[in-house]
Amino acid sequence: MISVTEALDRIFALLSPLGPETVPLRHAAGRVLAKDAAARRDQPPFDAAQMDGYALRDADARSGAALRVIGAAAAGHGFAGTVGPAEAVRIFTGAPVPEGADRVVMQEDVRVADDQITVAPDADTSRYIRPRGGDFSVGDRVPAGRVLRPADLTLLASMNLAEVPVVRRPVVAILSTGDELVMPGETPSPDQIIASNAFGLAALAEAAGAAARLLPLARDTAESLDAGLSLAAGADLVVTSGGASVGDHDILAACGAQLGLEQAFYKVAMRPGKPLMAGRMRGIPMIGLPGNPVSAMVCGTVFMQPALRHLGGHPAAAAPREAATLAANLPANGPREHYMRAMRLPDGRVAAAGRQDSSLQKVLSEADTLIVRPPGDSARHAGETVEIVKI
Ligand SMILES: Nc1nc2c(c(=O)[nH]1)N[C@H]1C(S)=C(S)[C@@H](COP(=O)(O)OP(=O)(O)OC[C@H]3O[C@@H](n4cnc5c(N)ncnc54)[C@H](O)[C@@H]3O)O[C@H]1N2
Ligand code: MOO
Repeated sequence: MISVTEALDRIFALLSPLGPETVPLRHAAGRVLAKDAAARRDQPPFDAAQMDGYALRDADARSGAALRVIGAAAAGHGFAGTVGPAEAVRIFTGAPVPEGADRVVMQEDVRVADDQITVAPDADTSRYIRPRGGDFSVGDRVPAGRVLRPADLTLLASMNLAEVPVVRRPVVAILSTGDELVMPGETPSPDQIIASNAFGLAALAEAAGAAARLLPLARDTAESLDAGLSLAAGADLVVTSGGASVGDHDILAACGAQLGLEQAFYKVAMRPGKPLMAGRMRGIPMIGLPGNPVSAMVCGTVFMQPALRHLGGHPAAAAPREAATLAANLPANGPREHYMRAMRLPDGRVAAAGRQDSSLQKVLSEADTLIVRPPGDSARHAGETVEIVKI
């Protein structure tokens, strides 16, 4: 069996980041910029007042003489004339500084009498002018590959870019398999259960920036699986759940090649998630998840989300790990990398759940952390540091 790292590398090797699409800025948050975006204007586009006050000649500010106010400039309404000696223009923050003026004196530092002002002798000496292009100039770039954060959207808008090229959002087709499955809201027969995996997987996919398509449930026959897989055409990734193990009804494992699967690997040294497979199904990258709900969700976190992020233009990177302190002892680990369901305590320490069976959806729902135990890890004691993945 291959390691988790090896499996993830082989999955990344099946994928290339998708091509660009143009989206309105309003829908660009969290997307990856596909090409450099270049400013179409200078910001500010003119020398702009930084304070409410008076625009005048610096030399006049120091003389203490009375200056005549010859007009006003507000944001969006410049003053068309020129400020000459012994003159001033009433100005407001954001307004273009008029020709001739090279300083703005704050109104707090000015005495006003009719249309005359006098600058106080102890006036603040700053010029309070934001120079044209002081923020950015025409041609300044936001580089391709940038994950667009709120502040980037502000910048791109200010650059006068109404739309931006971003890496296309991956589409993942999710196919749940199993004769025992019915959809939530239906009435199961006594030997049936509710198909739950696809709902968690779709949410994981969306959290990784993808669009999820839930395909109709497939039954444990090659024909049904074949029909289900044909509905995945056009997706960027196919994710199946169930039928991955060695039982007589585990059709995907038994008939994968017959259904069009070129397998990249089958089985990973991890727990839960051992019967994971990946490859290309009819040319589309595919990840075959085990049916046990916790296995499906853990593999969704460890493999599907990084795969979707990479398709969406992010670097090929594993789910981020952090260090945390154990709140209680843990027994030695076996030969597979173990992703233990755990809770973070208010003080930041982590405690593994008492029951780790891969079918327990309530335990997973109550967990907010996976403690990652390396293969063969020795017993760990409270107070020791372990690696975690937040979920
Ligand atoms: N002899 C062996 N048996 C099993 C092995 C093994 O190595 N040798 N591996 C076990 C492990 S580990 C896992 S994980 C499971 C995974 O098997 P499959 O991927 O074939 O999954 P299924 O048999 O289809 O289902 C397992 C379990 O999960 C339930 N299930 C399936 N799909 C859904 C769904 N969409 N929503 C909710 N629950 C689902 C299903 O009813 C089963 O209870 O195999 C072990 N066996
Ligand atoms: O790996 Mo299975 O996923 O242990 O239950």
